[in-house]
Amino acid sequence: MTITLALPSKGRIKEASAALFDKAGLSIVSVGNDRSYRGRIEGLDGVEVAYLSASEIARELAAGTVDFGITGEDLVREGMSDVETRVDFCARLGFGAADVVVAVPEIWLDVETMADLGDVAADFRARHGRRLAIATKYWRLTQQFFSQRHGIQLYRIVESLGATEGAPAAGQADIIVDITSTGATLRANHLKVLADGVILKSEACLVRARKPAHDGDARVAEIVSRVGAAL
Ligand SMILES: Nc1ncnc2c1ncn2[C@@H]1O[C@H](COP(=O)(O)OP(=O)(O)OP(=O)(O)O)[C@@H](O)[C@H]1O
Ligand SMILES: O=P(O)(O)OC[C@H]1O[C@H](OP(=O)(O)OP(=O)(O)O)[C@H](O)[C@@H]1O
Repeated sequence: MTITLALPSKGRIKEASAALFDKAGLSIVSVGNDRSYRGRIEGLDGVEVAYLSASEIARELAAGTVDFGITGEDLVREGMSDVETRVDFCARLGFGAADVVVAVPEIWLDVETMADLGDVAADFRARHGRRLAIATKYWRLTQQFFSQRHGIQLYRIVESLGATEGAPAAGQADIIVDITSTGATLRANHLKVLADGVILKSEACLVRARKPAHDGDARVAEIVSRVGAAL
């Protein structure tokens, strides 16, 4: 059985992932020509490298079509249920850090916590004739945090695929759940993060899709230990 390892082909975490693999002594040789999206690892037979985007890697880990991937924890947790039983977060890699947060308009002066937001959500229909609308692309993380963690049930998710921070000003939603790193985009859009509104502190991780065949496989152990030693 070939072990497939998916690395980011583009985007924010591509360069740091490649540098980490170099440091771990896992040098990748491209198969075919230089622009190939497939590779292998020198000195480690039976391991194939596939280059995919960060969100594709999360999807393939969920489907179990790759054995390992480097991608953001946020994308992995958003992409599957029962995450702990289906994947193993082997290592946190120290780059690609970003928080998934609940942010509300700065002018909501009396809303500082999730409990305050729960009160707003409960009164929303009576006041505005509709449910509180949350713009996000993280619908699973949002539902887990609002419904399961905070017992807030009265809201509606508005799927947002880009420029989520602009949704409240544009009238498409009341609040947002999105990723932030420096906070500049939130500030520019006059949004504030609730005091207990950090849903997830994400970073890039080495993630393994749990498979029975991995038990006792030396290649699997080697990849985990070499990456761990390079951190
Ligand atoms: N400022 C940021 N904004 C968005 N994502 C960030 C930021 N900082 C770190 N990340 C992380 O980077 C990862 C996504 O990387 P990136 O946006 O480069 O992917 P991508 O190549 O565009 O993937 P795809 O096209 O599949 O969405 C996520 O896990 C996210 O948490
Ligand atoms: O806290 P900050 O440092 O401002 O970063 C957060 C912003 O950066 C990302 O957007 P980006 O414009 O990079 O595009 P993307 O959504 O396509 O990744 C992300 O979606 C946030 O909007």
